Amino acid sequence: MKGVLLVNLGSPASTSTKDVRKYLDQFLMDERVIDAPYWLRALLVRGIILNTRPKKSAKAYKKIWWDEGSPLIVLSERLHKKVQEKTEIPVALSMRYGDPSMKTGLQELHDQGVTEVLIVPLYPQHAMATTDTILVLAEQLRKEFFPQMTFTDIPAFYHKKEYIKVLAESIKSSLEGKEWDKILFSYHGIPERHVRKSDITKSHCKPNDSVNFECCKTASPAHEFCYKHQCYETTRQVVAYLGIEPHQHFVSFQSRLAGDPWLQPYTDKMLEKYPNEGVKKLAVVTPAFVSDCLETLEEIAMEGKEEFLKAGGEEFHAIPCINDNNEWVDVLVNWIEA
Ligand SMILES: C=CC1=C(C)c2cc3[nH]c(cc4nc(cc5[nH]c(cc1n2)c(C)c5CCC(=O)O)C(CCC(=O)O)=C4C)c(C)c3C=C
Ligand SMILES: [Fe+2]
Ligand SMILES: [Fe+2]
Repeated sequence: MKGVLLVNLGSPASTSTKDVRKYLDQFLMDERVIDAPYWLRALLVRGIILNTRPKKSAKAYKKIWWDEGSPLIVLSERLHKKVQEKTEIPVALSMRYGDPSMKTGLQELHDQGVTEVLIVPLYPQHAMATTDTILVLAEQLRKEFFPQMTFTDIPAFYHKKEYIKVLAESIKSSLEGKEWDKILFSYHGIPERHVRKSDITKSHCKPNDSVNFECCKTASPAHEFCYKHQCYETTRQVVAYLGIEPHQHFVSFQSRLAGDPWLQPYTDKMLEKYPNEGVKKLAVVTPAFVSDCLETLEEIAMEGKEEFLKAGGEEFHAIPCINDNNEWVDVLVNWIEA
């Protein structure tokens, strides 16, 4: 029997520093997130980052936490419920980090008699820190606990017409009646090195070309796994759908961690400089995220807005993610039942 495992990133169990540390430890010790040898990763994460970051992140989580819990989890649960209501195929929800774990989700499906699992990573663009790590863990769990199961997956859907339509329409309705000079497409950043590592041709991707991004425009088999190309392609298709002119939009990357160079330009730098360039009314959309989360609700809608207004901006519109939008539910159900 067929079943579906929806997988999102996950959140801490609560906003306590202890729970945030536990979550960040699992997240950042993943070799596809911080891709250093184990000894160096442990030194960086447990010896340095986890000394200060959990307290700072816990404070940020407190600003966005809902009565029902983490926005990312609550919104994923709402999406899950709506999808399940529209299909007879058993659907389980799980998180790559924290709870409900992928093992719990697979166990739930197993208990319902599911043997063929369709894994749906809830990430529009492919990255080793997102899609890859889900598929690798799924395979480990299959070998160890569910050897009778077989897995298939829905690859990155950054360019799928039906997804683009849902995203574009959600931007349109969110900006209805609002004035804006520019739309910033702010994607979660990744280290440039991750782009090079995911390049199956080993020579195509030039992650540090943030001006012309020629590689992203030149057809290559590398694009199947190139996060940078996929971010630009999602943007290209959305602006084409909405009829937005080149001077009315821009792509940038947010949420970088200190250390190696990450994909540029950085969102916070753009927010600081836009008002001086005459961009006074800004809309920001965050298409690397399907569900609103810390990075959209705090980093963009709170911190980003404050930075922009402080720099002389006048209006700031943070566009919600597609979350549990009914059209998105229909698209997922169609993919699942295909
Ligand atoms: C090396 C570090 C990180 C990489 C690489 C990375 C990639 C990446 N992450 C997301 C989606 C989300 N990340 C979120 C939070 C978050 N991300 C990192 C680090 C890396 N992410 C950290 C340390 C945190 C925790 C918060 C903090 O301390 O600032 C979230 C939000 C989770 C929530 O609970 O709301 C999401 C979602 C993507 C899509 C991605 C690569 C493309
Ligand atoms: Fe992240
Ligand atoms: Fe590229």
